[in-house]
Amino acid sequence: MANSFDDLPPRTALAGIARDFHARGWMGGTAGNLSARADDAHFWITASGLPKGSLGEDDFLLVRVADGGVVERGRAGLAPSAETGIHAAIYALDPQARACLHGHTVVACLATARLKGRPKTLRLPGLEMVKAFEIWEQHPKAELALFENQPDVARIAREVRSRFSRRRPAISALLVRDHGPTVWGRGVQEAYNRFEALDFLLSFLASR
Ligand SMILES: CSCCC(=O)C(=O)COP(=O)(O)O
Ligand SMILES: [Zn+2]
Repeated sequence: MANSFDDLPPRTALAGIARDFHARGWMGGTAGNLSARADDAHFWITASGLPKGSLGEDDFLLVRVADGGVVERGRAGLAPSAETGIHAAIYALDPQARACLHGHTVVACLATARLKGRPKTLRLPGLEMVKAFEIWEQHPKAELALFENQPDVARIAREVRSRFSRRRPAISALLVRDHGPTVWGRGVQEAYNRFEALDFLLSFLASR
């Protein structure tokens, strides 16, 4: 048994995370998509529309960071995740990002349910858990980037590129309202740890 997802080949690690997230209710009903860099110019991403609790290593596609174009399919007939453009935007903007995890969590939807208007950020609670995002202040004012959900994912991806290229996000995560969080890290394990930490912080907000 590996101690860290980083000790596993990327597709093995992502399939393991998908099983874990599915068991926790974060990837129900085919929701969510996971990716990890293969090299600076490419990343592996889950195929679209598959039940994420039972992925095999051939359920991934290799795509380009530059334009999300498919380079290799694990098996015939697979299409890349509908949200590949959001992953590509993150890898293009952050050379340190090596894994990117998106799930649909109830608490993420609840945390923004009472917000008025269309704020661009959500203030996270100043709890110890923000240290998962390398925020070390005693009373941190950590802002999570918020995006409106849209049926056209390419528009969300363009908005992510446009906003993050103007200003790098303080937290290595974003939340699409009424949809779910996407979290990235310098390795698969760090992205996984951060996803759990964000869930903790959003659970706190949702329960207030
Ligand atoms: C019920 S899932 C709707 C699509 C979505 O938001 C998602 O995360 C899964 O899409 P994919 O194409 O990656 O399977
Ligand atoms: Zn989604």
